[in-house]
Amino acid sequence: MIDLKKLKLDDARALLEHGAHQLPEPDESSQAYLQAVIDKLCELSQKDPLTGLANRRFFNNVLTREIEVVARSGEPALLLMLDIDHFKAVNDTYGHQAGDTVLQAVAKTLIKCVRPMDTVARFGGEEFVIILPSCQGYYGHQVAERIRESLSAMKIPISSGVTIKITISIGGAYAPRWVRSTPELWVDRADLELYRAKSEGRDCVCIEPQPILSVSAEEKHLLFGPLSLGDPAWIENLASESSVGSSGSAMNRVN
Ligand SMILES: Nc1nc2c(ncn2[C@@H]2O[C@H](COP(=O)(O)OP(=O)(O)OP(=O)(O)O)[C@@H](O)[C@H]2O)c(=O)[nH]1
Repeated sequence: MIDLKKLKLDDARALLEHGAHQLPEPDESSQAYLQAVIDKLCELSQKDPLTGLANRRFFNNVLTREIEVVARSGEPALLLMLDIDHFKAVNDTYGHQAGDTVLQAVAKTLIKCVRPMDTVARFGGEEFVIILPSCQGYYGHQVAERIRESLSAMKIPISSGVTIKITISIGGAYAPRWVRSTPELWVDRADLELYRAKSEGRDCVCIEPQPILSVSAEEKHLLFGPLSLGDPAWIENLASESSVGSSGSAMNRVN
């Protein structure tokens, strides 16, 4: 049996206190205290410290789960990748602190633009991602445009009397329905669209058209079994020649 009172939790406690996390009094119940430390550490491990948004690890978990849901339910889900335009110039002109303030303001606005069921995360640097489950084609473009407009309308105060404005480029791709795929391919397709938005002049939205697939009931049924080498199933890969959509992504049947 571990004597919980002898456990050394100084580093964990310091980490949590630094992040202003409230812990119960250690004397109350050692088990409750330890559980609270574990819960708070879990919470911390899923958040981006600067913006308070979900971090990349949390995003990857949601994305992996969502791609499975879409493959089996056929419900459309959209992944948006967002990148602040010319963000380096913000840092270079106003300083890194001002850049951080901009990232925090963008995060707050993103949360306001989406539904509670959507996941907004910081992907890294000045890049954000949003997963929109149950998102029909027409709605996806609307929501992405709403986000772009909301962000470009912001006046962000960075010091007394100084406000700045930013624009954002957005790329999006739908998870393939009734098809086994990987989170990496989904991210790659959204990233290609983001690249397109940047090269089309920035401050715009580019979303890959949803691939139209006809899949039989028997083929749908195959998606419910575990996939092992040699199993017949619909899979997505980027390298194939029988391309669907504009990004070079393709759906193949393998036997
Ligand atoms: N303030 C601040 N800056 C960051 C952070 N993470 C990354 N950056 C900066 O983000 C900038 C990204 O610059 P680039 O990749 O050149 O992109 P950009 O200037 O936005 O240009 P485009 O994306 O092509 O429109 C770099 O200057 C990084 O230092 C952060 O956490 N805080």
